[in-house]
Amino acid sequence: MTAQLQLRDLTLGYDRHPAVHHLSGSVTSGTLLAVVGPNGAGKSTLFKGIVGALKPLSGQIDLNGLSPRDIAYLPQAAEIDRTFPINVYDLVAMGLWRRTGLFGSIGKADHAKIEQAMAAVGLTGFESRAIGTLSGGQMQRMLFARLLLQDARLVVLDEPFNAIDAKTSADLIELVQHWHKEGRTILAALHDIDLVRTNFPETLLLAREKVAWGETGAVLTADNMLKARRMCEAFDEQAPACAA
Ligand SMILES: Nc1ncnc2c1ncn2[C@@H]1O[C@H](COP(=O)(O)OP(=O)(O)OP(=O)(O)O)[C@@H](O)[C@H]1O
Repeated sequence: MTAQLQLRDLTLGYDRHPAVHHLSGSVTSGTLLAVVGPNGAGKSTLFKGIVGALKPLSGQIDLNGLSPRDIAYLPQAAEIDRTFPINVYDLVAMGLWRRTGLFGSIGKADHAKIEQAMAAVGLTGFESRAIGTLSGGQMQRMLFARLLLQDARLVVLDEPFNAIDAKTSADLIELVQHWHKEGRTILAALHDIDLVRTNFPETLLLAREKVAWGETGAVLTADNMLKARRMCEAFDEQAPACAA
């Protein structure tokens, strides 16, 4: 089986302070992987490295021929500027920009695709709403519609179901399951352990370093969870870059 993603002794950080340490592992194409860990464990940092927003301090990320621009990435909700003056339709349409170009015109077929994506997330009728007027759940549905249009082999979701209502998360999990059935590779940072156990066959438990990586049931043991919490609590925020 081909690896869609390989991490080799990867260290990522900010201002030379490492946040993810010497992480190695491989994600087989078509895997549905949860990335779990306490606050500050390095989940978002890892994702920023994978999507090319943060350059590794050391080690490598191999995307098996994909360019970071080919990855569909959902950042944490807090990182999205809701005051940006754009309506729902235009934001969803941005999912097509890899194909149309940033200023390319959108044809009839593209309009149909945008409408389908809006319908798939239950947002038909919201086309002309300014994004700043949406609820948290509607915002997340809109961002999933944009991901749908990106039609990417690798999908990276940073806390996609945080602070949204149960109906919205159930609908969005269904979409994730659908992508999984289509053979896409999906990585999602999550805090809801029950949701991970029910929906994600494979898990990486992270606490700046890898605690465990493999079949979800074997990874999310009480011992491993405790170990992860202790490792995060013991971490020195001001530690300098180690001699890799
Ligand atoms: N832009 C930044 N500049 C400096 N340090 C940062 C920056 N972003 C994150 N960090 C630090 O890197 C470490 C890992 O943070 P990260 O956001 O990756 O963790 P996380 O597992 O996603 O946490 P959470 O579950 O709280 O979202 C933390 O100590 C954090 O303070």
